[in-house]
Amino acid sequence: SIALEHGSHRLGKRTDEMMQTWRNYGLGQFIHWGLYAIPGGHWEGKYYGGAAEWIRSWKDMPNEAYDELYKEFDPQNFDPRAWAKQAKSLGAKYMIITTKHHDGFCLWPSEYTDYDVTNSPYGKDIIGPLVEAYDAEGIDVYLYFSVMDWNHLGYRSKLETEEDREAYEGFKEFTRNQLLELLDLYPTTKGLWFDGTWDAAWKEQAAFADKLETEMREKIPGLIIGSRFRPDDYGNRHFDSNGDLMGDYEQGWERKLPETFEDTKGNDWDCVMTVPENQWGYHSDWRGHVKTSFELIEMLVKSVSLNGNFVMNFGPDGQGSIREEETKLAAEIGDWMDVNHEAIYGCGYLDWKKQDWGYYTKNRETGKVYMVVFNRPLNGALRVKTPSKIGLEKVYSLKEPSVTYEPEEVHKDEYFIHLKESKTSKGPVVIVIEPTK
Ligand SMILES: C#C[C@@H]1N[C@@H](C)[C@@H](O)[C@H]1O
Repeated sequence: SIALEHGSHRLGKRTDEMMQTWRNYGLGQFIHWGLYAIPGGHWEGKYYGGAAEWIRSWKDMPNEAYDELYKEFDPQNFDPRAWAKQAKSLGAKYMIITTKHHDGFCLWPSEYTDYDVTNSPYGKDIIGPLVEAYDAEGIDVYLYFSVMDWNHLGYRSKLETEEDREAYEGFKEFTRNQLLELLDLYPTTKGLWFDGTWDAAWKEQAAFADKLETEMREKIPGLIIGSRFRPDDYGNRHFDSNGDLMGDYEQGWERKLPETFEDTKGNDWDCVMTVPENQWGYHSDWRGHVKTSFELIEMLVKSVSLNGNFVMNFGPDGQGSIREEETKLAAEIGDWMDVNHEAIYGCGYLDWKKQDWGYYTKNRETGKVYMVVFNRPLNGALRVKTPSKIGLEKVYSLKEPSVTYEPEEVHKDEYFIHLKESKTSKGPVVIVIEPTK
């Protein structure tokens, strides 16, 4: 193996309580909110087809015009308690909020820049009330932080000249100051979700990032930081030059999902997912495919079945309202979670042979197995192939436990479970197996 000073610092999974809690979340809520919500994907009457939170990089939008938007930020509809209540009814166990996206505008009162909410007409901290409201609902809060910062004069995507390097030293100090400031201001934060760390300049900062990650972990013991923060000695990210995972879980599944358990390399991971194809910040004109609640529920169940967490994105508008499409989805998914959350919370991968009808999840504590059925076979018979010597004595409907099943053994250790569930159920039905040795 390659000698590394700043590669992965731990082989295997974290087993402490904070990480176990993270592992058992199942469902999270991402919130992308900032100045980009004001133009909402349009500028001077023109439609911008890219991701709304990247509109500053659009050739038709002058940077100067974007950088003036903070003078319009006055979200009078912002109601953190309402957002937290909605997240509770969705069934989210944690929430990740953009404290600062690539544009550099800070949703908290930062001592280290004037480009923050206190200098907008709104004038007040956004992050604090959100942390408070979500803590009150028992939903853990994680802070999204973009290292890439288009507003800071010392930011560089690459370091080519001596001047670049000098400027970047100031930017690194600024970045460290803001991160330690966030942890001081919001000490109930359970973790940080880093982004904007793909630049060549940042990939040269293995030692700096390593030291800073250690400092942050010392400030809040147990802090959870994914694989997208640190580069290793050779600029490799997510996995170091020996192929070992950086950070506490893999943060590479953005708008995509692993297909098989092998794809996850046996690591913890999260999938962060947009409702449209590629809109994180508010865009007033969603085009292309917008996911239904059934699609999102399937992504959630698939994530949990492969030991991951699924994080659904919300992009509030420029006035601080959650758009109606997201409210509708939150209600539909929440209704399904009300009945079926036992198959999600505290569950993970089961090594039984994957079947076409859907996914298995297994509760890590009770050992109960959940069959989440998305594709009803025409003959209504769900095939189950168990490792030998496992019996299926107790099988019943999660929604109506009085509806029990007697599996028909069709081959050795292979059974048919004949569906009795009414076809009217909204979303996938769940059948519980209490396997006995
Ligand atoms: C690219 C990119 C960024 N990563 C996602 C999580 C969003 O923040 C998007 O802007």
